[in-house]
Amino acid sequence: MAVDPELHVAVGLVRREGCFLLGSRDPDRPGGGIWEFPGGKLEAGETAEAALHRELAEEVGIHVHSAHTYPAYDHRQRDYAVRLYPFLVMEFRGRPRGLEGQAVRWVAEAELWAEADAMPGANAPLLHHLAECGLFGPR
Ligand SMILES: Nc1nc2c([nH]c(=O)n2[C@@H]2O[C@H](COP(=O)(O)OP(=O)(O)OP(=O)(O)O)[C@@H](O)[C@H]2O)c(=O)[nH]1
Ligand SMILES: [Mg+2]
Repeated sequence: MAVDPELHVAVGLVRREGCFLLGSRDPDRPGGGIWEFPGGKLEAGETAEAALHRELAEEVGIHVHSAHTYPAYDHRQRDYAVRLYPFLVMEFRGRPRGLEGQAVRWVAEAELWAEADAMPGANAPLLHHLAECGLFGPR
């Protein structure tokens, strides 16, 4: 049975020269210290795309010019369910930097699969989902 997750999250795959942007989670927050794609929770009444624009400006200081929308991906594990709204961002303004004190780094597409093991549990299946959608090649 499909469960509608209460957690709806816009996730930005910001790509530049074949690399993707990662940010580290605030060490004081749940799941702190791990690497993730910039993004965050949709606010009430907000579209996923609006949340993407807002979160990427707030977290890494970039202004998204255009983003390609990929189908949402639902992930559940035990008592945790999240709906991820992935976007490929290739046109943006600004130099990405951690505006919330977090580290940021670029990783090559080929390294993303290995990196996923150190990301939130939803991210490895999310990457497979995006590969099936053609965002990048299979593992
Ligand atoms: N940003 C981000 N969140 C992810 C990813 N994968 C994933 O499962 N999530 C989950 O999405 C949820 C919300 O993300 P978030 O903590 O960035 O939300 P937010 O920016 O709105 O934070 P806030 O609580 O300070 O407002 C977390 O439970 C996080 O584990 C990812 O790659 N990037
Ligand atoms: Mg966030």
